[in-house]
Amino acid sequence: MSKRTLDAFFKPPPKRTKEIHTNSIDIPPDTHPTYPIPIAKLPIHLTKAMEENTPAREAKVMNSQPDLDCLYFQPFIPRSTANELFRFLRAELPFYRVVYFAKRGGVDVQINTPRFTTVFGVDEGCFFEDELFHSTASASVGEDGDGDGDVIRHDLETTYPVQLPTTKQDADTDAKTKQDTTEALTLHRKPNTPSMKHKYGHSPRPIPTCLQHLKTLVESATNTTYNFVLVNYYASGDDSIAFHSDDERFLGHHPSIASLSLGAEREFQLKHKPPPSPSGPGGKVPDTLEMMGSGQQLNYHLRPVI
Ligand SMILES: O=C(O)CCC(=O)C(=O)O
Ligand SMILES: [Fe+2]
Repeated sequence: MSKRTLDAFFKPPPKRTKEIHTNSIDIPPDTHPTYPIPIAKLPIHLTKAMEENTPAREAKVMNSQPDLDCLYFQPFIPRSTANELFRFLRAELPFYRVVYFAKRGGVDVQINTPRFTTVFGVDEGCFFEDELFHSTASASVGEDGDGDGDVIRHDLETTYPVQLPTTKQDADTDAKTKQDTTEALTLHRKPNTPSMKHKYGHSPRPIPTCLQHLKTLVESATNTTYNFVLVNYYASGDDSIAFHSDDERFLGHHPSIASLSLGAEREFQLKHKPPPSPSGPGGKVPDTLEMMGSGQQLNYHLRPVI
């Protein structure tokens, strides 16, 4: 199977650094039946740079607001290493966009999540290969978190994630052609299948070595263990995530979430719920790590459009 990743969707395709190629060449990639493509391991020099220099700063404890329980590392990974890691992950991970249906005023409305995503670990959200054609469960990732009727867009022939626009102009063209292409390219969860919101009924996708490595660094810095890795890619200022809490029941009672930002500056806001009054830190800086503890039950967070 020839390899195709998010980078293949960029015009012109970003040049990958020689370092990644030369260092990765002798290290076999991770493969798994649930992966649509082999996933490269981190080049040795990058692994070493991360190990030696992370965390780059001590954590700040952020607990000045009610129910705020947050550690903030800024930076977590030094900028040049973080930038290389960002390019590596963007080039190597099999991203897709989640499309799902939610009831709005009793009517099923299609929601196109405005970001690229990929998940590994304990999650029911991915249907690759044959499973795609018989899917009975849904992704947990949704703007309203209800997990019902989720759809992942794939090319039906190749099962690769579908090409998505990365520029405003492409987005406009895509919007015009969406009506024609959606039917051919999306895979719908059958109506009336029971919601999988509170259980996970599918084989976990193993966490690939490159993310496992990152997870280990985050675990030792935060003195916590994690069982799931979700990577979001915000391809432009139009991509975002709405206010939500990562409080699905299958995550446990007080899930700890670590959020690592790489690449460009994007605001990360927290607010208490309810009443919805803006509060807490508004971290803007890339290469940072935020670890939120028991606050999931009590706080929302988002990345706004810019
Ligand atoms: O971009 C981020 O750091 C937030 C992502 C997020 O909150 C989520 O996917 O649940
Ligand atoms: Fe979240």
